[in-house]
Amino acid sequence: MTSLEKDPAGGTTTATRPILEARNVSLSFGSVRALRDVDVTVAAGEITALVGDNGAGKSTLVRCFSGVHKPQAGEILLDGEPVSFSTPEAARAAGIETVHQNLALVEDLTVWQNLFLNRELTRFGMLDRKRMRTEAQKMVAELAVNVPEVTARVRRLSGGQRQAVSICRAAGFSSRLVIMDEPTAALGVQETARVEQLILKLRDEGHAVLLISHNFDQVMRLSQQVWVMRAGRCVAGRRTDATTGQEIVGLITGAIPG
Ligand SMILES: Nc1ncnc2c1ncn2[C@@H]1O[C@H](COP(=O)(O)OP(=O)(O)OP(=O)(O)O)[C@@H](O)[C@H]1O
Repeated sequence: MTSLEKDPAGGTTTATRPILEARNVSLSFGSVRALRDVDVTVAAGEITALVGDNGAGKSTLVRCFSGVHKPQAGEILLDGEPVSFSTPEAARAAGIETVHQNLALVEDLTVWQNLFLNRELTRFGMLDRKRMRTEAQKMVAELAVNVPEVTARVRRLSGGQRQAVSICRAAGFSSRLVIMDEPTAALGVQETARVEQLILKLRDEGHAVLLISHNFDQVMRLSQQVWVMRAGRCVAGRRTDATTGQEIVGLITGAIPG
């Protein structure tokens, strides 16, 4: 898909070629049908928002993208090729990084140690601490991340600074898609603004960003594409500039059928 197309619900869908696609993805947990024939696309250089009420299936879908869950039906395509990730490491190796809601950083390690956690650099079989520190400094500087020192322990950082380190970690290592599940839910106003700047920066650098958010203002401000989920189905896709917060709320609740 290289140009704007109309979706059956009347909205427009992805404007550029998707790097990631879910096609007819279904997944049940026992009798709970968490995902039913979900079609979603994510394009490079865009922020794609995934919205829906509690339990709509958003986290389950992104966990399929990040190698935590395996769809029971349908397929996931990366650059148009079907992929099947059996672990989060496999998804990461393919360039899909996730910034978790619960900030998966190790408190007692430094910023640079967290940035290189599970992908430590070695030299002659030994940890190359000096190079990791230098590289971490570069990563932080490139994203203009507001952290005191890469040698500071994460325990000392504020919520916003921690989230910035998580995003920095996800943006590094040549990731192509960064998935963010409620990245600002736990943050204050100023910290939220800083993290939003970082998200925009990622997009402007050409990363694809998939953003789960319950904050409609944020979705309308940051995203270019919105997918709406309801009770396990993807009920609508809209270009953000062709919709309104009111329409999105209606699609989420079902007041607008989608
Ligand atoms: N590991 C699991 N085992 C059993 N049921 C699950 C599991 N994960 C999710 N579910 C169920 O699947 C459905 C979709 O949940 P999911 O977490 O994907 O929703 P969500 O849209 O991310 O919600 P929220 O906004 O509250 O995070 C829910 O009914 C949930 O209870």
